Amino acid sequence: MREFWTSLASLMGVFAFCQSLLSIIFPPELRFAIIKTFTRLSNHFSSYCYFDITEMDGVSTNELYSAVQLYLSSSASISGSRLSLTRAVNSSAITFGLANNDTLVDTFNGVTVQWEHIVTQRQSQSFSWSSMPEEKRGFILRVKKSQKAMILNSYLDHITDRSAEIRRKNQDRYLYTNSKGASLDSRGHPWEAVLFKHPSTFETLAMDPKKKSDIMEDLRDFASGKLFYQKTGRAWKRGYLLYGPPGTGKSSMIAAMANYLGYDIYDLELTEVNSNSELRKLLMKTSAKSIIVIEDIDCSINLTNRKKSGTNSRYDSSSPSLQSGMRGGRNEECGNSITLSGLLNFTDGLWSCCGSERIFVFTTNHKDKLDPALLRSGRMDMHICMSHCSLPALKILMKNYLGLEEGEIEETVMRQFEEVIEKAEMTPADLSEVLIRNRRDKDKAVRELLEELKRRAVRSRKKGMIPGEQNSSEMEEAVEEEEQEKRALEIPKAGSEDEIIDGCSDDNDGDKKKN
Ligand SMILES: Nc1ncnc2c1ncn2[C@@H]1O[C@H](COP(=O)(O)OP(=O)(O)OP(=O)(O)O)[C@@H](O)[C@H]1O
Ligand SMILES: [Mg+2]
Repeated sequence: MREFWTSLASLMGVFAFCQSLLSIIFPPELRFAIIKTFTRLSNHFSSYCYFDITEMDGVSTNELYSAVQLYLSSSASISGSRLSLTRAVNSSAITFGLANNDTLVDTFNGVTVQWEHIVTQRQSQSFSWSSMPEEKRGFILRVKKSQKAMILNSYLDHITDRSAEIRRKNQDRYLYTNSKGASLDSRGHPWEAVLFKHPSTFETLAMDPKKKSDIMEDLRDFASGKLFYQKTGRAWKRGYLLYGPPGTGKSSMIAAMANYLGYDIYDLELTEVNSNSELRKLLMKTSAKSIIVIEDIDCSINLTNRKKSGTNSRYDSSSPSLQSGMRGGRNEECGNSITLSGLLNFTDGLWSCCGSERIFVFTTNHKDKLDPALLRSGRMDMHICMSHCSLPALKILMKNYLGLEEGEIEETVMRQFEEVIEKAEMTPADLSEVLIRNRRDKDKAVRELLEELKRRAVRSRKKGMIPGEQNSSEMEEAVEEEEQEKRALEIPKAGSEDEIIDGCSDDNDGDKKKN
């Protein structure tokens, strides 16, 4: 080892001597020409070519440098032995990158390339108009000459796209609201933003696994469908209608969608918007890669009626809003001139192409009350029924709240759950309450859950509302009664008149209307 260091030191000494000799013998211009020729010659015989991507391009920053840095921080195909870890300001994600003066290898379309990160000290400048970083940083990309064209055509594009995606995912997402109508803030924005940190994900969402994976697949196809939408001449947008009784996870689903795609959410409060033109302004100020949500679309517009009745909008059955009969008409009684056609113009008409990659989600407890125009194919691409808790959904809840896997629950108990779960017609929200209450004692939680389900199943049977046994009006009455009970707890003295909730039973639930 000692010999190695001695010979290395002597080699460096020789190199330094040659350099100083060169600088003594030749003037600087000639010296520069000799080095250049030498480099050219060696490049000519080398089978590689090199690309420099420096951090600064003159005095401005080179965006490609940060794109490469971000890309290298996440590429699964990358192999390297030494990586540096970083966390950007305002980001919740930790990324890894190439340590200074280190190399790593990446593979793209079967081609292997090498990246080297070079950091050198910048020579101090006596005077500069702009402050430059003290270190000079850059990436050197080494590629086989034969693959140069491919790298220039597709690899760098791939890096730019991937880094944009990573940047979006790493950044915190925002929930925007138009609580002040369409009035603009000091920066000219009509939306107020808050950080969006909802923990709901598709993993935590309790619903039929097949339906869940269909939705996830649909979202993935949408997000990666730029070329498809271009090719087919369609605006790059997608509409989802989520319907079902309260507490079945419609809002949780929206949060899961946003978390899954890394999109922002615009929660559009239609009652705060006075006209179609205001609506247009608001929607034009939404960004791409976002989910525009209108909750409880069936009771979103008739503000005056709602105010008069003094009831909670969600449950106010007197609100005709976007229901049949209001289509395209001016809601003059309450001075609100938003029309369904105004809204549809945005989701479906010419305005729908303003801003790409946007998802519209409408939610309702009463799909049957919606104007058929809203349900027409092409408007809401997918109709998703969020229904009462099924056995697979119950298993997910038990896993989430108690950490219980399927095999850990006794078979006899599981069979009892299976027997009562459909008959009980409980929502995931109802069941979550029982689980939260007893989360410290798993056995007790399972026992109580079963008891509660049995109790509800018996109650349903007594009311003669087990699906298929009685007619729908009896069923509706019973559900209405149940809802009134629930709301009496939620909104004291609201005196709300409840609407019938169909529990999705009238709909065929594959009810996907994919286009
Ligand atoms: N499918 C579900 N999976 C997991 N948790 C759920 C689900 N449905 C409801 N919950 C739980 O119940 C709570 C209420 O659910 P959520 O607000 O999503 O229901 P909703 O369908 O939007 O109700 P509403 O019609 O009243 O708006 C959530 O915070 C969540 O904890
Ligand atoms: Mg909701």
